Amino acid sequence: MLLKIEDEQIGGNDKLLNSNPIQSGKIKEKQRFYMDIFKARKVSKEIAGVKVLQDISLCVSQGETIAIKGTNGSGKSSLIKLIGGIYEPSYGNIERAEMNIGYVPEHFPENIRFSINDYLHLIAKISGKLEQKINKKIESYVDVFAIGEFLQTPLRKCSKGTKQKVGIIQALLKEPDLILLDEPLTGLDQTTQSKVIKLLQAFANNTTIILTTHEQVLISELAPRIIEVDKGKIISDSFVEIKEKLNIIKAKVPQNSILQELTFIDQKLIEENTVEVKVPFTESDKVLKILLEQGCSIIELKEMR
Ligand SMILES: Nc1ncnc2c1ncn2[C@@H]1O[C@H](COP(=O)(O)OP(=O)(O)OP(=O)(O)O)[C@@H](O)[C@H]1O
Repeated sequence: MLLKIEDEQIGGNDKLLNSNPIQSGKIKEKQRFYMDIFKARKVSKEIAGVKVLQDISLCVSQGETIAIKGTNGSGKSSLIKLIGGIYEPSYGNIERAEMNIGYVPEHFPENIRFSINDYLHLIAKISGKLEQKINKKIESYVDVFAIGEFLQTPLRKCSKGTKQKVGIIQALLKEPDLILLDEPLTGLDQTTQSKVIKLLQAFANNTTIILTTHEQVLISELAPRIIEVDKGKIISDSFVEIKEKLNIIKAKVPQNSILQELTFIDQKLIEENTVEVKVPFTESDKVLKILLEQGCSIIELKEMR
């Protein structure tokens, strides 16, 4: 069951809950449709006598993308584990919605004997996914992450980066409502990092994403809400505007009349038979396909914010 946002519930004294613009009414549209999936009030977590989290008050709404940052040992992983239910509070109160959670741990387990292929199929099976659908999904992730040649390799023999890729794939395969990622870019090369960001941007449209990171690129590309922790406490919780990334496509059109068929695209004729099209990054592939189908040839493709 999801927890419903009710103004009375979150109004009042709790400064941190009210600092969330979604709930404080600054983002009215979102408030109308979004529900809380996690609420913590004055939560502390003690492990073996150590307070790893202290006095945590936090509210997460469905559909948010949140980055948790902080120095080493500040409590980022502990907070993500608290949100996901791996940790339960020692003190304070928690409410969690029932959710299908995909979790990418900071360190992938070292001693898994299964091959990548068997492991991913097993995870999918445990999550109750249909065999046929899942085969296609696994194939496409294997392709995106370029791990085809290691499919039959036992996981414990794979490189750190390959294990990290498998860690991400197993979480996404579950088609989760909530994706928790603990430092997901660690150990990945630049190309794979960009692919992970792109994948998460696609998931962010209809999935709640919470990640811990030291990488500014992940924060600026993905997370409008940034929580900072220090010594197990939340020391700031703020929102930034993420400017949508656009792709600018320049294309030669066989004849100008084609442009009348493309009125739904932001386009202008810059020379005879040459059009410039601005599209949101996530729509770019679709628009490129349409242009090519109309017989256009692509001259240039560049990104801008
Ligand atoms: N299971 C545990 N037992 C004892 N102490 C723990 C445990 N888990 C975390 N801690 C302690 O809690 C503090 C926060 O750890 P946590 O892993 O949450 O930090 P982090 O911000 O994720 O660190 P890093 O950036 O280095 O991964 C650290 O001092 C750590 O030693």
